[in-house]
Amino acid sequence: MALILREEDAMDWSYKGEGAANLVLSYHGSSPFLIGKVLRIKKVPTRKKVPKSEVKSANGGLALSKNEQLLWRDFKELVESNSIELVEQGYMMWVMGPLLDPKHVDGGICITVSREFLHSIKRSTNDQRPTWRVDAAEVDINCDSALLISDHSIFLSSKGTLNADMCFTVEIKPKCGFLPSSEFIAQKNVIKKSTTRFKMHQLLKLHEGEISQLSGYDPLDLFSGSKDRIYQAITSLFTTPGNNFRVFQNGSLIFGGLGGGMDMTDARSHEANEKVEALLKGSGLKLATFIELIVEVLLKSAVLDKLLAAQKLDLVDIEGAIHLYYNIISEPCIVCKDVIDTELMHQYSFLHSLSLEESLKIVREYLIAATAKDCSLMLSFRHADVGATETDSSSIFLKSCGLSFEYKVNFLDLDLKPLNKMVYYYELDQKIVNYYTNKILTEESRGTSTIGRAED
Ligand SMILES: O=P(O)(O)O[C@@H]1[C@@H](OP(=O)(O)O)[C@H](OP(=O)(O)O)[C@H](O)[C@H](OP(=O)(O)O)[C@H]1OP(=O)(O)O
Ligand SMILES: Nc1ncnc2c1ncn2[C@@H]1O[C@H](COP(=O)(O)OP(=O)(O)OP(=O)(O)O)[C@@H](O)[C@H]1O
Ligand SMILES: [Zn+2]
Repeated sequence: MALILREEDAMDWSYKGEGAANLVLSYHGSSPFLIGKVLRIKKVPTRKKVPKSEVKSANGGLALSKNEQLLWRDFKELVESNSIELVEQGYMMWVMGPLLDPKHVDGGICITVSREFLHSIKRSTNDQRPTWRVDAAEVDINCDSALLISDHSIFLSSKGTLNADMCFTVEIKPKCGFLPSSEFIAQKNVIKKSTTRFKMHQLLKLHEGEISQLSGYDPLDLFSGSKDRIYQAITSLFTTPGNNFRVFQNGSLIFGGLGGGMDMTDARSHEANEKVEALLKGSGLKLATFIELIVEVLLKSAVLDKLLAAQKLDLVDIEGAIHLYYNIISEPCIVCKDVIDTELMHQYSFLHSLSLEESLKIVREYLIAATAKDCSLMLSFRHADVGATETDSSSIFLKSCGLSFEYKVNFLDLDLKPLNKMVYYYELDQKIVNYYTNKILTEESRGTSTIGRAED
């Protein structure tokens, strides 16, 4: 019999976390099927900041817009889905899974949720959600379904019950790990080829009050493949976690911001570091050894190599892809309308002369890369000597402390990005690079440079 969550089931679910688009709940009831699961429910923006997924009307009840159906036509499962949850599940399984290794991708299952269940969840979670997240978006009570996924921050026993042994999980949102080299990047934006998008975006976020401190984390370190640089990246994430890093103990958050919290000042993260250190003691680990364990697992599992390859499907950068978007929607290109530079115009004309087939391929890969630049990784560990290992986990021996660990690695948030977000991507990209360039020029002319201080 199909599972339906009704109003009376809401009390078994509690707030676990959230991002911009989804609210995640963990299960505390007694149903053997639901133990060890989280429920991922869609939210709707309370005010329209970025485009929602394209309109569902006029598509014969299908979840993708006409243009998206064209874009994803090779993936029948996506095109024929009639709910956005099914599209997202299909996208994780059929598009992202093969690129990132299905072993690390959990598509979950789609289950029916009643409107009363969603109303009840909306009421019961409001107090626990960060205020800025409540102001930005709310549970979408018009959804009929939600995704049921394994809780990747815990281990289950071989009988499928919760395991009482201590386990730790780190969640990393790596963001874009390479510098673009596209020939379509305008000369005025050439800084994009030598400064990470993450670093430039931090400055804009600080300016707009989204964060109160620059992050010292450098995605190029994390993706470098070098043990020392990955170690440095994780150390920086411990110092300035922002919304890029969290630690859980037995599924409960012990370090980092709840709900994708952007902020955590140095002082608080210092206190939190000590708290993590104290909690780790019980497992015989020091913070430095814990970081070493994270590094070893990242290297051994090779997940970052696969993630980087998926991110690099963005070959032409948004400055190239935006023109192909207009080829697909068959509308006049808003970028070309303002170009006066003849050489640039020549390059853009070339893009507009590409066939629909070529345009679809490039935009499709751009959107896949966008997913890969925004997803997160969950790495969970426990001592290997505690009993039967889970089927999807592996083990690692850490020489420096002489201990063996069981670990598992999972990708989170491999959502499909809507096609109509392309214009927003272009505008945000230009805003980030313009702000950064102007800031550098101003500081250079004053002879003062504060940029990059967090990294010093
Ligand atoms: O554009 P970015 O790089 O700021 O990424 C957005 C994220 O911001 P971040 O910089 O990681 O704090 C943003 O995260 P936050 O809300 O800032 O935690 C979302 O992940 C957003 O994706 P979506 O709207 O949920 O599909 C992300 O949008 P996409 O660009 O991935 O579509
Ligand atoms: N399968 C899972 N197991 C354990 N925790 C999870 C799981 N899925 C999500 N979470 C927790 O819930 C949080 C929000 O989930 P998720 O990243 O999927 O939301 P989102 O709205 O799609 O994010 P974004 O802002 O990147 O779009 C995660 O940061 C993580 O802490
Ligand atoms: Zn154009």
